[in-house]
Amino acid sequence: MTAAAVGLSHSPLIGRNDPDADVLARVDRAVAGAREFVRAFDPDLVVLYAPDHYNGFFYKEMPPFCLATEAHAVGDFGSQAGPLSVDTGAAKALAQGVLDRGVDLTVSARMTVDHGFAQPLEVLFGGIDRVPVVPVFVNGVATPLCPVTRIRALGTAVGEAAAALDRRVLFLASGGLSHDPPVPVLEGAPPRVADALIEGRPPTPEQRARGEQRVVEAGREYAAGSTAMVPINPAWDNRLLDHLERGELTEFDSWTVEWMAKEGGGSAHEVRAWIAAFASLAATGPYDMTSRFYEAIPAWIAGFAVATAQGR
Ligand SMILES: O=C(O)CCc1cccc(O)c1O
Ligand SMILES: [Fe+2]
Repeated sequence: MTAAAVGLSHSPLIGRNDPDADVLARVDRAVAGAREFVRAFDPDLVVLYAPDHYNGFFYKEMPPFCLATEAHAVGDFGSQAGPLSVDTGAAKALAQGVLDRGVDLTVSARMTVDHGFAQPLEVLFGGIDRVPVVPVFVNGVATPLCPVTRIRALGTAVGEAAAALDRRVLFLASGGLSHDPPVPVLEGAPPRVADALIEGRPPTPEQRARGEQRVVEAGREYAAGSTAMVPINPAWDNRLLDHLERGELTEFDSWTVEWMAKEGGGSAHEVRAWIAAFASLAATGPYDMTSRFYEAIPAWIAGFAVATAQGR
């Protein structure tokens, strides 16, 4: 089996709250490099690990992770809406393979996803329907969260199951590193907000626009130096990337939910997608990180990273 991995931070504020031109040029170069890496690797299957931001998963039942055999994007923040090109056969095979390996996977036969899934597919492949994909939701915001060891176990089981498929598999992770965007929190929420987080009724266009505007304004304030949110933490982010680069994935087993939130903010748990993807690649054999880019970009509310890795 041939395998590779790409990690790519997402932000719905890309193109809306842009940083200085020199930062933007550096990001563009890194993303173009990742696109070229993917084109050269030429995957025939993408396993996409991404979080959700209360568009698909709600507290009525909130799994720690969930694999989809069909998926539809809501089109939040101008991301592409509609069905993802899910490889249902591969998804079912991976689901069975993961369950057989003792990881209690939730399966969705019709997953609703948001910009977390849509953006990396649009950026790297030009759309959400261009490449056979198996979407794997990894809870990155809705506490209580499972220990990181279970995310590593998930990634390992998916990687082992993928190795049995005889395909060219790209493990793709979507997530900010440290960042603290204004995502609602159930604990202490007023009844109307709590109800929305639990039930997940689709917002009206006006409600969605208001919520998106709140995130855009938070990005402007963050870039202007607001301290209302946990700051981006480049040292922590680079430590994560160091461990991924060196294949030191067991290091993450001691990373607690509380410590991660303190170091990297309420959405730092999105790094779980990265840990899962690299655990999958590691399960197929030794790998080399072939490129690594990092920049703290407050305007996007993102410790923004792009990394590529190739199985030896
Ligand atoms: O949809 C939301 O409420 C949060 C949006 C959002 C903002 C900044 C960075 C992110 O990674 C992100 O997902
Ligand atoms: Fe996010």
